[in-house]
Amino acid sequence: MSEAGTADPTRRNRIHEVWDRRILAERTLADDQVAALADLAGRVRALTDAVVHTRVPADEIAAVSAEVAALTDRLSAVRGEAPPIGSHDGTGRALASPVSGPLNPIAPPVDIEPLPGGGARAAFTLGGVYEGPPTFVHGGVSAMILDQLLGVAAAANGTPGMTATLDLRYRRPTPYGVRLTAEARVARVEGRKTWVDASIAAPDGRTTVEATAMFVMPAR
Ligand SMILES: CCCCCCCCCCCC(=O)SCCNC(=O)CCNC(=O)[C@H](O)C(C)(C)COP(=O)(O)OP(=O)(O)OC[C@H]1O[C@@H](n2cnc3c(N)ncnc32)[C@H](O)[C@@H]1OP(=O)(O)O
Repeated sequence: MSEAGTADPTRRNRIHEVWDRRILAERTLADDQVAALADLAGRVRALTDAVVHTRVPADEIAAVSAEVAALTDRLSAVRGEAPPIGSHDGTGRALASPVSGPLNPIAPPVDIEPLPGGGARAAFTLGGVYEGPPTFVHGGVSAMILDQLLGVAAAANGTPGMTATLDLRYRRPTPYGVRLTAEARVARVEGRKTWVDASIAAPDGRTTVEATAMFVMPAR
């Protein structure tokens, strides 16, 4: 890729096109792989839940640990250069997003729906895996979900960008084990900047966290 630094813009663009196609091909999975990996990711999420809640004796934990190590070796037999990219449902969502990627087991079970005209919403139930203060969701987890929700709303507005600022107001503790709802809406756009507001609500409808983010479409 050192040639990409060439002074000839046409040649540079051609090199980038070839490079982009190569990366895209390497990071695009077949449909049956996507389906199988989504299933696997769900099972690994369940495994993670079992790990943080188990009370089996140490020798049983060690035996499970050895089995998991063997499974890791099997999956690693053929590795890509980076996580998969692209979409299996036409929305362009990142399959391996750590916040809402169906193929990423560290992603909480959050499916974000873009809304026409610059919005997004999600309904989700978090488990004890995401506990911060006892019986409540970790504030960093709420922030992560809100960042993604806000970003999807900005994209749904046709003004996507990188998160430049993210302000959070934790009004009440967010409970886990219950159905939470979250919504985001674009507030305003100025040039390359888009401001978006969002909140998470508990089942009683009361807001637990509010957020405002400013997204900037990078100059380059
Ligand atoms: C369906 C699919 C969905 C897909 C939806 C996917 C959703 C993903 C959501 C998660 C997104 C992320 O996590 S993104 C990852 C976290 N964020 C980052 O890593 C961003 C790191 N920062 C950057 O890359 C850069 O600083 C940028 C892109 C933010 C700005 O760079 P730039 O393009 O060079 O901007 P620059 O010319 O300097 O500034 C443009 C204007 O913005 C202002 N500005 C720039 N940065 C800031 C800032 N941090 N705080 C305040 N203001 C700022 C400047 O003052 C200026 O204002 P004025 O003088 O014009 O008034």
